[in-house]
Amino acid sequence: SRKELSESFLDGTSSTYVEDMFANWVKDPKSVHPSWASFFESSERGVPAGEAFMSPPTLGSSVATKATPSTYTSSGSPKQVSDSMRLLLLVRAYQVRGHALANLDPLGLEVKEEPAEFNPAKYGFTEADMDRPIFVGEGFISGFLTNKQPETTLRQVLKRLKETYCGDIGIEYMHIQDREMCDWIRDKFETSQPVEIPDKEKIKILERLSWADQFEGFLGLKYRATRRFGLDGCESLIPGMKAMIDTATEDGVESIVLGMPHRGRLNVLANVVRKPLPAIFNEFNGGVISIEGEYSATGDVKYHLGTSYDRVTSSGKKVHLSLVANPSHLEAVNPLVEGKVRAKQHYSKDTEQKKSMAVQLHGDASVAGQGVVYETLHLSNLDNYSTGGTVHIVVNNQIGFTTNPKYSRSSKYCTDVAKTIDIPVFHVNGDNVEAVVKVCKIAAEWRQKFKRDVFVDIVCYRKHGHNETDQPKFTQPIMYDKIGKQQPIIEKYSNKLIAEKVITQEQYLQMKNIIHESYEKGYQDGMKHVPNAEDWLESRWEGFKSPIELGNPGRTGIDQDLLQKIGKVLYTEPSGFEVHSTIKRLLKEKKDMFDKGTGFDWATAEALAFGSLLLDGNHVRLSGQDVERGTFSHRHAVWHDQKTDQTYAPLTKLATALGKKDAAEFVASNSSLSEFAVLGFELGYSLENPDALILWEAQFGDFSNGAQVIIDQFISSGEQKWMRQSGLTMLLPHGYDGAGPEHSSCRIERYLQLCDSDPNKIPPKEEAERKQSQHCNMQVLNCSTPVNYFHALRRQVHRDFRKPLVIATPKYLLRYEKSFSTAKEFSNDSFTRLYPEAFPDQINKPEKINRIVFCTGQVYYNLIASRESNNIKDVAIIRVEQLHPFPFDLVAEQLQHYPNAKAIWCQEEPMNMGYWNYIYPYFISTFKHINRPADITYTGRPSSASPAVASHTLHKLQLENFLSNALTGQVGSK
Ligand SMILES: Cc1ncc(C[n+]2csc(CCOP(=O)(O)OP(=O)(O)O)c2C)c(N)n1
Ligand SMILES: [Mg+2]
Repeated sequence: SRKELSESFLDGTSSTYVEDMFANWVKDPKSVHPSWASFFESSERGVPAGEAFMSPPTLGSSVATKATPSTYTSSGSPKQVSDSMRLLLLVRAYQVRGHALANLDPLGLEVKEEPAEFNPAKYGFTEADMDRPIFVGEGFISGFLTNKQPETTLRQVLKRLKETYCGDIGIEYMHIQDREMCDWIRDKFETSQPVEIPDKEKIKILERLSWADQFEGFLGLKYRATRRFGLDGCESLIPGMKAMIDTATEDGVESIVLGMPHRGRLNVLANVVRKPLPAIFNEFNGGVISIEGEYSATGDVKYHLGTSYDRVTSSGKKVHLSLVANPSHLEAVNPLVEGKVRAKQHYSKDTEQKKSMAVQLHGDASVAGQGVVYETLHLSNLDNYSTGGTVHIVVNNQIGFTTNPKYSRSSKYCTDVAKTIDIPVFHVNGDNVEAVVKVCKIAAEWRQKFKRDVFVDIVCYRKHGHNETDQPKFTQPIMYDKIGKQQPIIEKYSNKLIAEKVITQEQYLQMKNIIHESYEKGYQDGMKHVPNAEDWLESRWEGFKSPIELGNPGRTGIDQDLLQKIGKVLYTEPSGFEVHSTIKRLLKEKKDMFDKGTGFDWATAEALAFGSLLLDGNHVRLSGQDVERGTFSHRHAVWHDQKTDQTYAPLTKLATALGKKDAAEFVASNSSLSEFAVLGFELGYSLENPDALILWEAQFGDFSNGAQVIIDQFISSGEQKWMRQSGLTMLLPHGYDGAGPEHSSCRIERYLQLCDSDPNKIPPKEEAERKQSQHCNMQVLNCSTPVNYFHALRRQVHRDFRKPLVIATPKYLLRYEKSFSTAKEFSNDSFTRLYPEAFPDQINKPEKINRIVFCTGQVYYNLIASRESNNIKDVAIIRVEQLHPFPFDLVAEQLQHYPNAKAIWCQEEPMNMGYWNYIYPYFISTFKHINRPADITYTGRPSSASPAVASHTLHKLQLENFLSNALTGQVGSK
């Protein structure tokens, strides 16, 4: 019956065109394609179906769509039509779920049950139907099932379905919402004959497989006790990847950025990226690039290092391959890879995203377990984050360290996360290297055609333990019994080609020997190889200084004329564009600001920094949650027409308005609600080209802890490990305003704890600033004025080296007029690391100052207000704007300027948080340096587990307490 047919059809499938049609048909037969509706109507009315029936609206095959109604339409009997229909349902079942029965596991450990919907009986077929002719017409299935004959048998159909969908490749694609995409994939697999691979191609596969296989064997022999996280058991990855790269390159890809974990990394480096063998073997011999001294670069283990090389493909095309360095943290590199590719596309104006491509490798346990995979996948189709599709390859060895899949995921496939973004997954038996190559090629074609991600899941095994020195039988005795008996992939494939007479035994042995000799030569040369210690910067970074060559600080001030010109663009409403009434008011205020030359707020200062950099030709990219408007409604970098919702970003109009054709592009982009992936993405973006200001803003500073891995493993330590510089800037809204435990603190103490300077090493005064900032791992600031924020941003780019920058940014100061700056200050030379007392005329002479209160950030304004209202004259208030690197020279100057004063540190954060624990040893060593008794007193909120109190009243009480302590309270030791 119609209902049964429909139900059986829907069983185990997801919503696509045909299911919808069936579902609709159950409700209303007329709502579906007229030909189907009329068939059912007619047959229900007893009218011979052939008179009304046209071939069904195809499942979308490009061939079938164009096909004219079959000759059968006018002559088919209801029985024949019913045969076709039922057959269609059976075909559909295999298209949707054939992968469930596919022979994916080389170990064959999994016991498979045939899905119920594969049973022909479910569609009313019996054994008697197996060999009788069944009509399939000229439609889309006929080419595939019958080699274009109109008739077939059920037995033949089942054979072809099993060959196509249940062989060594299992395809998941019917979940994809787009018909064209589904049909494209189907056309790739539903061929009328199994596709034959030319002999030449087979030999190439064998050769690539041999390189991969012998690499592991060679290392195993030479470095028996060394961990290499070998690819043994998944050697087919190498021919697969190479075929994928060849295909992509043929289709226009010129540059590939690779992200991958430990497994098989050395093999990929040697055989895919073609890192010279002597360099690889040298690393095994203990050669690491490292520099110890004032500046240290201490390197990383060999299976984490990145590299990049130009490679010529087998057809002679050139492709640049870069492998991004990564920490042990699995999958954490994913967003960096995407950011780097996006940056490549941006700088090379690859708007079609055809020339640069990302490739990500994963392990089965990590791809399922690590949330950053999901976060990164969700960037894949967003306007300012898409890279036009990433090819993902999973080395699915069915184990994660000692844990079986059953305990490491709740889904059937480790790749199931892919289905959340509507992309295909090709599962393939890793022992069938030809099948691996086939799906890898299709994956590359798919990426180039649809600009969407794709997954290849190579189901394989891990020959040894987690590393080569590990004993796997402690935990997987049965699996490893089986693995012990497994015939190596290379043996299987070489035997196959020898049996097929594609190659002779002698030729194969010859091939093996040549490969062995190459490895042996690489090994010998590796003994003499000297690693390149100057390998700091990639090509775009030429001219930038490594930390051991001192650079020059650039000028960050801008001329008043330029400031006014940028201002005009910032406050001018475009004609025919209806801005919101509040923004209208803000623009008027902004114009007044520029006319009067005073009252420059934070948003304007930031826009001036961005605008002036753009005009200098420096790309500016600001990304994060709601950054376009700004969480605090202060930035308004993008306006929305109130009638049409069209957008207008004033900074994108600078170039035209000022007639500067070479101005760079401004991007402010609201991101997805992720910190880990988005910060990683921006970091990757920043690695590509130094001539840009790349910023990530946290919605509130506290949320940055969701990106902790990026901060710990990359931003704070990346340069020391991998000798790659980044000028990434992190904006972290921070400040206590009584809003409760969340949103008060960006946990600045965490960043300060990651800073690498030695408090006891005070550099000579004349080179303090330069040397410190070049040698340190990152800078941490809390600026108290908009203009200093402006200089800090421009300084990031106006330098001949790059350093990550973390800024605790304001919230209430955004609208606090007393913090605002004057136009003239924007022409000052540079960033101010420390502000001395701002009102020396209103307090005693320096000798009569009894205490100097050091502070940073917004609490300064509380201190000033309190000093004023209490008419205190014997206290000087100093702002440390740059916390790291610590301005020893300027702090010393201040201490010496007030010879009779006691030092106080005042902060609004609890004692165990904020700056205190960081700042204390730096102050102590500064005191010692100037031969003064070391003494500094803490004032601030009491130690606390939670960053801030919930009660506004208590918040104010705490504030009053510590302000009075700072200005008049007892002074003593820590
Ligand atoms: C985030 C993270 N957690 C834990 C580890 C420790 N670890 C290293 S490899 C590994 C197993 C990974 O399994 P899988 O992803 O399947 O890769 P395989 O080693 O099997 O190739 C684990 C847990 C890690 N490196 N990173
Ligand atoms: Mg694994």
